[in-house]
Amino acid sequence: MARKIGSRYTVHQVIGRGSAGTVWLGEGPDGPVAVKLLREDLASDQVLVGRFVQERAALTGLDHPRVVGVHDMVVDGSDLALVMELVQGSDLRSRLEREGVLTPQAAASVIADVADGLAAAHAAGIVHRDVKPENVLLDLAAPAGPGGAPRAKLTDFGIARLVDAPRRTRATRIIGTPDYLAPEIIEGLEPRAAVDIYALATVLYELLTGTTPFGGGHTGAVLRRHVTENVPPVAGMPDGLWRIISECLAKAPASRLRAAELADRLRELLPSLAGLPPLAVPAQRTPVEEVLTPGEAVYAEADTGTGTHRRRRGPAVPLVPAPSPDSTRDTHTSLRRPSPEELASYAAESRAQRGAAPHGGHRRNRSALVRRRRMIAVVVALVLLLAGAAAAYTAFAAEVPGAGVPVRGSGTCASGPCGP
Ligand SMILES: Nc1ncnc2c1ncn2[C@@H]1O[C@H](COP(=O)(O)OP(=O)(O)OP(=O)(O)O)[C@@H](O)[C@H]1O
Repeated sequence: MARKIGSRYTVHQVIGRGSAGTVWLGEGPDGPVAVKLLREDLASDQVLVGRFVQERAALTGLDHPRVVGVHDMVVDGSDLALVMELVQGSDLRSRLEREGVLTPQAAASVIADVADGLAAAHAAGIVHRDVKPENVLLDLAAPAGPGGAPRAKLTDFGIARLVDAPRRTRATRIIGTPDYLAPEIIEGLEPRAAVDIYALATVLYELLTGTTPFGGGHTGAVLRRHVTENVPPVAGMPDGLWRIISECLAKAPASRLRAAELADRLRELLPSLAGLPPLAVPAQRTPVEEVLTPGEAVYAEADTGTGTHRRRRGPAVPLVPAPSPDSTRDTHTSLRRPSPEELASYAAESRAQRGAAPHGGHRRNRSALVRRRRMIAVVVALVLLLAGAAAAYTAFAAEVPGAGVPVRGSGTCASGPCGP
């Protein structure tokens, strides 16, 4: 079904779908293009439309081989569209889902490409704010890089901020995807270039191990780990890569590498990584309902910070009309910022989750159902343990008169007088 977008573009077929809209294969005056049509509720937000026009120059002006070019931005009736360079290939998330992990050399090469793109953006004063495998496209039409690694391009520049900022209060909202959020964002500081480096190092860790270093479980628990925990070491990780990951996941933004430094350091390492096999990570059973077939779209959703973050998959469907046209709805890139008390209260769950996951991390393609069942099992085990302890204590107290123990700090006894 062909459809006109503005006066210059026609779209034919859906090629992917994200939380902000649907990506179509289209045709423009200069040839094939990818057109991202924003959700209807976003397109009808007048503040967003204003911002869209305002950001046009910055987004269309970013011209770099490692960045997916934005050729045009169209406002046409109820349509709000970004016209992009068409990349022949798949996104990095799909590749990861298919292969589990990449070889160290392929992972380093892909991340060096993305770091090049980020360096250009940062030099132009643009912070991406949503670096993650979904936003890295692999250009299979380009000659392969070192060790046969596909060439990578970063996409969705500024989109997270574009679709969220007009309707959100910066003090209470976080823009980004939980597993990749730098600690300073969670703490409420203004996001600068270093947040993209933190997210990119998280992607590197994920390409090597199949898990993100701080992901898993309740969104609040994930946010808390970013702020308080150190990245768990990984057996078999090449030293050079481990040093880079540790530096780029530093809690202090100023301690992280700059994008150009990161690209250089990774490229220096490439020869030493040649021929190394992927890290041996525990086998992962892919739940039946999560198997991807070619042509399926991958998209993510999360709630407002009080629930789980999960990925959903399904056949790509045209977004006409957009589902749930509700202008107050959260996208996966917008989360409520938790209070310090809330962050602290997520600690218990965080520990339980990390104890259960390989590398202490989170394999993102594990189903939400499995995680929920595990949590229920932990809670049931704790209740049974407490019930058992209470029963044993009652029996002991009944047999031994005066066996009550003082309640700490109260000066009274748990079961009657404390004795002489
Ligand atoms: N320029 C492009 N060329 C070719 N395919 C693209 C292009 N941009 C996006 N796609 C395809 O469309 C899919 C959806 O992209 P989109 O940017 O809407 O969502 P996402 O980044 O996967 O998720 P989200 O927006 O929720 O973060 C991508 O996974 C990719 O397969």
